[in-house]
Amino acid sequence: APTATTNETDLQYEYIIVGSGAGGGPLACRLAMANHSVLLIEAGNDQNGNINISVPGYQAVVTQDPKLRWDMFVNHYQDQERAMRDPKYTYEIGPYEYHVGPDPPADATPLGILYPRAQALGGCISHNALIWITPHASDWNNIAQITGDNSWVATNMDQYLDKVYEWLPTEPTDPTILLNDTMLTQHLAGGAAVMGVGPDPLNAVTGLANTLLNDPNNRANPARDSTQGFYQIPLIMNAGTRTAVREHIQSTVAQGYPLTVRQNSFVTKINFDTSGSTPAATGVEFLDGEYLYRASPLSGGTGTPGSATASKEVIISGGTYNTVQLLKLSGIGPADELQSFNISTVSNLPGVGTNMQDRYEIPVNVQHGNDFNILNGCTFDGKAHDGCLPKWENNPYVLAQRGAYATNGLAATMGVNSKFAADSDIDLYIFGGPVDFTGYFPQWGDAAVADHSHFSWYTLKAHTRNKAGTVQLRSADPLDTPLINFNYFDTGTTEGGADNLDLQAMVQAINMSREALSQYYDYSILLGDSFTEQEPGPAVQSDDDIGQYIKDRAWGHHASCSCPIGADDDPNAVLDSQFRVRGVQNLRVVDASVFPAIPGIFIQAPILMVSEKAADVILNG
Ligand SMILES: Cc1cc2nc3c(=O)[nH]c(=O)nc-3n(C[C@H](O)[C@H](O)[C@H](O)COP(=O)(O)OP(=O)(O)OC[C@H]3O[C@@H](n4cnc5c(N)ncnc54)[C@H](O)[C@@H]3O)c2cc1C
Repeated sequence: APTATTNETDLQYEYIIVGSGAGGGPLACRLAMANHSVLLIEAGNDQNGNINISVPGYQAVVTQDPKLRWDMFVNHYQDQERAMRDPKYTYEIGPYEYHVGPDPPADATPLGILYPRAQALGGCISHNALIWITPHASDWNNIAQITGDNSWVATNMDQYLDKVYEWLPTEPTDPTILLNDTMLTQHLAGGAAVMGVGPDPLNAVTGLANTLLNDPNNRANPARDSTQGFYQIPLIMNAGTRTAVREHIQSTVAQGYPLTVRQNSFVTKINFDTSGSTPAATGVEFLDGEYLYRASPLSGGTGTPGSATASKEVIISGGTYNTVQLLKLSGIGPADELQSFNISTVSNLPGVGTNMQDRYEIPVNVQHGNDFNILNGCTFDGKAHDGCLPKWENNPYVLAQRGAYATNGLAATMGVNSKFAADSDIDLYIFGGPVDFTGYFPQWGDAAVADHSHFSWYTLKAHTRNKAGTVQLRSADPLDTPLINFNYFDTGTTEGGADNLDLQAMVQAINMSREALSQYYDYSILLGDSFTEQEPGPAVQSDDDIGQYIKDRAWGHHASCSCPIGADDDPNAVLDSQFRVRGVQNLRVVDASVFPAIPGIFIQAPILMVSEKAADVILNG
């Protein structure tokens, strides 16, 4: 493998970065490219040659792959009776064996809702759904306003997007792959019609092809953030192969920069020199070994202890859950919580593990009598009988020829500024795709593609107002998972009717999804057959009933904001505007947890931009 590893035990570097995902990976590369010696420590490994990662069409099945998956379970509601109204609610019936939904066996242990995470080179970027949507200007201007640090204004942040594009390829699904399936075309034309850009039925195929040229990230449009429409979806891929942080790290190592990647190594503690007036981070303790964290279905080992020192800085990029856990285990967090686990406090920061946000997501799913022919032969499992894999493998350079696996299956979206948005920014994306997607539960990926006759309009609500999520220690054992509570809707932020505004935007999205399904029939010239709605189902019609369906079943997958940047006088601010952990020296956090408010519509783009900004701040002050 091109990724350098080392098994030395006397490890001294200028910078140590924990976690090689969206936050840590690009930062490690930039520091090394500036000729600083960098140790990048990653719990997972390189997974070189694992096609589950590289085939975009495997974006669901890759989250089930035991070689990189971490099964984290979260609570949407602390009232368990209420939480169990969600048919995705999961129980443990044996080690890494699960029962999903009502009527669990008597001795089953309630777990909550699955929240997929990856341990791998590239972190969750190596198993995510590839969707590339850049943030809104307001996301950055908000940070500048809160902190008074004008380097965060959107016009300045744009340079970091350029930096990301130096190494990140993005491209939309080739429209011809979609348009070969006329039933799919018929659905997408229905969605475009809701947004006022429905093609003439007689020219539905070519008309839709033109619509799909709309780039939702178009930087040439000054009103881009608030321009509603029907859009193509750019993906982090190169000619139909997932290409992102993992490849960037590999190529930085291969070019000979002083970047050392220590894979299969789990950091358990940050070390501090407490002899001065302010504690200073000096390095980390780790356990070497594959699959040590108990979220991994392959866990069981205890690992070999080791440590490394950083002459300049330690940077934590473990992600929204793990960064919080590691900070707390190292004495940084709310003093009372630390005390209850006999952890001595290094910096009493009550905000660590609070303020957590996510989006809300919800589908409308229908089933046809006929199959979508784009999926003919696709088994989505990479086995010998997978009829769609050879087409992807045998046409490596021509996107249009690679077929259904050269897309994540969610190729187009309505972009909507809902009636309940706080400002003019787009706050709803409503995607259409030939899948049966109802959210995350064990083996959700198999269920999503178990047949080829389902279609979903699936909504993602951006700029959600709920900030009531928490990450708390379960125990002082670093290999245990933390306790994660999102406190959804009325159990979370309710100030100014916040919960209801988010809910009503979601109700609007379900109504628009249904409108798209009814517009489908205006394009019957394309000969798609009729369908039956399965979720929410014909019985769920009133806004109240739709609202209850949303409260019971919504989910999220952009957890963030659990170690927020904030103003100097904000007692809950964990970081200053330069990513520095308050109350200590030589320690920063750079990942999804740093945002004071959840940014944009999708989160990997803002995290990668933050990673590039952090490199600039560290290198140039
Ligand atoms: C199923 C799914 C689909 C998604 N799809 C999209 C999408 O289409 N578009 C989008 O924009 N976003 C998507 N996301 C979200 C996005 O991928 C994540 O938000 C993003 O990767 C988070 O970046 P991060 O750097 O905070 O953490 P991560 O990417 O999770 O990286 C953290 C890394 O740190 C490592 N680590 C953690 N703790 C330790 C430790 N103690 N020691 C050593 N290593 C450690 C982990 O192994 C991991 O590799 C998706 C997420 C999921 C779960």
